[in-house]
Amino acid sequence: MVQTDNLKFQYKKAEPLFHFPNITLEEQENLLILGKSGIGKTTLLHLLAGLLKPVSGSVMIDDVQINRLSHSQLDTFRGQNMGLVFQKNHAVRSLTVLDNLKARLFFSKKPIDLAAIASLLEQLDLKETQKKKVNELSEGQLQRLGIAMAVIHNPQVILADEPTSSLDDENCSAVMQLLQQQAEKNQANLVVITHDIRMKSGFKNIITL
Ligand SMILES: Nc1ncnc2c1ncn2[C@@H]1O[C@H](COP(=O)(O)OP(=O)(O)OP(=O)(O)O)[C@@H](O)[C@H]1O
Repeated sequence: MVQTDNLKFQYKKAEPLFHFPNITLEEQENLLILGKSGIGKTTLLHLLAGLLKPVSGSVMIDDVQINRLSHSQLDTFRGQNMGLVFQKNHAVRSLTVLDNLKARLFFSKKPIDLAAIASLLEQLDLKETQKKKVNELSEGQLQRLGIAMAVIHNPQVILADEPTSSLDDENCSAVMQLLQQQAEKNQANLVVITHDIRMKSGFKNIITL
């Protein structure tokens, strides 16, 4: 469950004040957030992830009001309950795909379940790459690894920042399907922000900022 109420944010005193529309997502509901460049999409996603603190208002993830957590509580909460997908993934380039996924589980304080890793790699067509170092992967493989890293610890919320904007139509729909499948499998909420209107067809809930 994701719920925001009267969320306001300002980078600095002299900067504009963002006032975001309220969001309510029940279990397993997904949301697409659209809007032109500079309107505040990434800012909103970072507020949902607890990477930024609102000036006022609240962000609830399940029963936890995350904007009231301390930095260290937030790090733990995010590590265990959230999966973040960025345009460029943050895997450690000198480690193998497998070791990156194991490290992700370790830092989430979740058991290192090799069967679950193998199954996810299979689903994301990354099985052949598991012993490869990240710096040896293709762009498409890197993108799919970003999704694997975001979901391996079974997060309750998956937040994706422009996951498809640099992709052709075929890869755009493949990435969208993968994100939705993983959200469904984990019974998680999926929130995607983008200016890529091709994604509209895959979502019932859409907010335009
Ligand atoms: N750290 C920051 N300090 C001050 N202003 C910022 C900061 N980050 C973003 N902004 C400003 O806040 C506004 C919203 O930025 P944001 O990145 O949320 O927009 P966006 O809708 O995601 O844009 P895009 O689609 O181009 O990525 C922009 O005007 C941007 O310049």
